[in-house]
Amino acid sequence: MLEELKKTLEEAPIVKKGNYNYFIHPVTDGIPAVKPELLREIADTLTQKINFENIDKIVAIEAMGIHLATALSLKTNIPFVVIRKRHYGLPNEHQVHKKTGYGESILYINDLNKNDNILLIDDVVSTGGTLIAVINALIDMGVTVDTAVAVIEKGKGKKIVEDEIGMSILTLIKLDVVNGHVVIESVND
Ligand SMILES: O=P(O)(O)OC[C@H]1O[C@H](OP(=O)(O)OP(=O)(O)O)[C@H](O)[C@@H]1O
Ligand code: HPA
Repeated sequence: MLEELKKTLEEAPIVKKGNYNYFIHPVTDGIPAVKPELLREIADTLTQKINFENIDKIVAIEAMGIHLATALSLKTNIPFVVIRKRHYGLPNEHQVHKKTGYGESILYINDLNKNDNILLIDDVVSTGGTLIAVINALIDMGVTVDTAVAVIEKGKGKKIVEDEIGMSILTLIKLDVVNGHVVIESVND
């Protein structure tokens, strides 16, 4: 399993965002097109590794957690909610400031309540800025993050989040960008 993920990552072009080496990939950008077999192998691998029994909601981080949450929701029948970049001003909306290696933005959490038991999913963890900010905000709200997933682990991101938050992050593939190319370091299939 995960052959398509590995192959497409090895072919991913790199562009510079300032000093940041940004890989462009179907899972992280929707470019090139997401082949159904790629999404399927990711969803199949995740459903084998995760115990969904007590999960109330799947929580996706906009934008590139959404297709992953959709695939998991269809497999598990668990609803998903999106942490959006848009402010709605609804009661009980929570605001999170997040930073990546190339930018920063505000995210808005809605429709999550104290004691909800959730699976959080995003496409990639790189500097860890996004997951640290979002998980801390969810914990402050009294939400239980049962499982946190970033399909792709780039550089030291997973360890940074784990050291900071004290919970493990499930990733399926670890890579780095070396001399302008993606190098796969390990696969968790
Ligand atoms: O570990 P980090 O350094 O925080 O990087 C990971 C985050 O960066 C990307 O989000 P981005 O803000 O680019 O938004 P997008 O999902 O809309 O592409 C990606 O989807 C992750 O959420
Ligand atoms: O290098 C990257 N590529 C795609 N998405 C990302 N999000 C953080 N880093 C990256």
